[in-house]
Parts: sequence; structure tokens; C-alpha cells
Amino acid sequence: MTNKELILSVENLTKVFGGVVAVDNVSFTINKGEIFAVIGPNGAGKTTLFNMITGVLPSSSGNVYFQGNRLTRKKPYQIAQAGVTRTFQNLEVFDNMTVIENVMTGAHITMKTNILTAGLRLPTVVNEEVQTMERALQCLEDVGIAEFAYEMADKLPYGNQRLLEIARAAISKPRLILLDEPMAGLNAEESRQLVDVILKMRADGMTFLFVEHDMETVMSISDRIVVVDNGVKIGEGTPEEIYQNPQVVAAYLGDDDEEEGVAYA
Ligand SMILES: Nc1ncnc2c1ncn2[C@@H]1O[C@H](COP(=O)(O)OP(=O)(O)OP(=O)(O)O)[C@@H](O)[C@H]1O
Repeated sequence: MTNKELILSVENLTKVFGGVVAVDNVSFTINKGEIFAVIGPNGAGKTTLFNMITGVLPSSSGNVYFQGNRLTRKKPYQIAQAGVTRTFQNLEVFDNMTVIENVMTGAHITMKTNILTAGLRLPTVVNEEVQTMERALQCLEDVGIAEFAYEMADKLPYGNQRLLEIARAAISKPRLILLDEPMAGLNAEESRQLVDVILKMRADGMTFLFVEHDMETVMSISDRIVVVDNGVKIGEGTPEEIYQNPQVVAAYLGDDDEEEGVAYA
């Protein structure tokens, strides 16, 4: 990649739960427009890392900088306002809302409407609502599920609910989206659809940081990968470099068939 522009810098991030060091002095940087994966065995500390970057959990030590601004100790909504949004490991779709209403909930961090102005139904409020609805529809179009906009969210197939989560993350116009195991539970066709959406959004300038167990997806779409094991970063590089890193192979990918390469499906 030419003209690298640093967007996220994770510096010596550490999280201790009681006696357990869940994330141990992890550092890495992400450039604008990259698809960057974090992989590692169950319990390696991936979700904890995500939770610290997005302000869901305070770090024990270390710092996170986004476009040069320190995110450490900021609240999740402040981090979202700064341009970092995320999806969660388990679906977080509101069942009792339509698809478009679900997407609109993602816009509240960028809206100017407050309880007072909303109660007065000022023209600016009505305008903002209309604009948000239009933007929500556009986000649904971008992920390919606009035709379901006015259906109840829980009626969508699982794969489309994941796409809905991406649309909801995208409506606040983030510069970085974190995806926590986006491929979990998807069938092959749904995974392909989601990969297409991620690649298209990246082509439009989005940066992605994602945690994923599906190695085929990780190896096929990631520009760079960080590998964590027991909270410690044990490798970093392109898919090819990770594939050939003996420490990573031994700790995570399995070294049964080193001769022929790693079986990571
Ligand atoms: N709230 C918590 N309190 C205590 N320990 C925790 C807490 N959250 C996570 N841990 C511990 O921290 C370690 C890392 O957990 P984490 O969920 O971050 O791993 P992970 O890599 O995301 O795992 P998975 O792939 O299974 O989702 C584990 O040992 C876990 O038991």
C-alpha cells in the first residue's frame, strides 16, 4: 500500500482481571483503508482487546490513539463520536423494531436532536429525522438489504441480520469499524455476501479491524494480521508471513502438516 496514513495506534495495551492477564502489553498500528485481523485461540484476549479499544472496558495500562487523539479512558459514545464503531460477537438487533429503525438507532451519536427539541417537534428535528431515514436507507442499500427496510428485524435471516448490524455501524459515518467474529454462524453464501460488503466498503475508504475464527476468510481478505495467544502478541504480518511464522503455526494454526503448509480451514 502506498501513502500509508496511520489511523489507529494501540500501544502496550494491558488488561488484568484479578490475577488473570487477559491482554499483555499488546501494540500494533493500523493504516487507513486496511483490513486488519486479530486472531488467536479461545480465551486469547481478542474480545478484551476490542472492549478496551472501544471504551467498553478500561485498560489496566497502555494507550489507544485514533487519528492522533488519545481514546484511553474515553466513554464508548465519545469513541463512537470520534469515528470508531463496532459490532458485537452476538447479534445485537432490536427484535421489536423494523430493519430501518434498527439502522437509525446507530445515528443517534451524530444527531443534534435532544429531548427538548424533539418534544417541541421543531422543523430542524423533523428535517434531521428525514435525513437520518434517507441515510439509513442508503446504508441498507450499501449492504444489499434495502428491500427489507420496513420488515421487522427479527424476521430477517441470520446473515441479513449481520448485514443490518454493519449498516447500523456505518450510519454514524465512522472511519474505523470493528467487527467481532462477523462470520460466526453464517453459511457459505452469507459469508461470501458479507465479505463482498466489507471489500466494497473498504474500496470506498473504510478501515476494518476484525476478530475472526474463520481462517479462510481471515487469510483471504486481511492486509495484515496480529496473532495473540494467552494475551500476548506472538506474531504480526501479512497472511503469507503469518502462514509461515513457526511460532504462530505451533501455537495456533497447528503444525501437523508443516511439510505441505498449514491446514487452517
Ligand atoms: N470480565 C472478565 N472477568 C474476568 N476474566 C475475564 C473477563 N473477560 C474475559 N476474561 C478472561 O480473559 C481472558 C481473555 O478473554 P477474551 O474473551 O478476551 O478472549 P477471546 O480471545 O475473545 O476468546 P474467544 O475467542 O473465545 O471469544 C480469558 O481468560 C477470560 O476468561
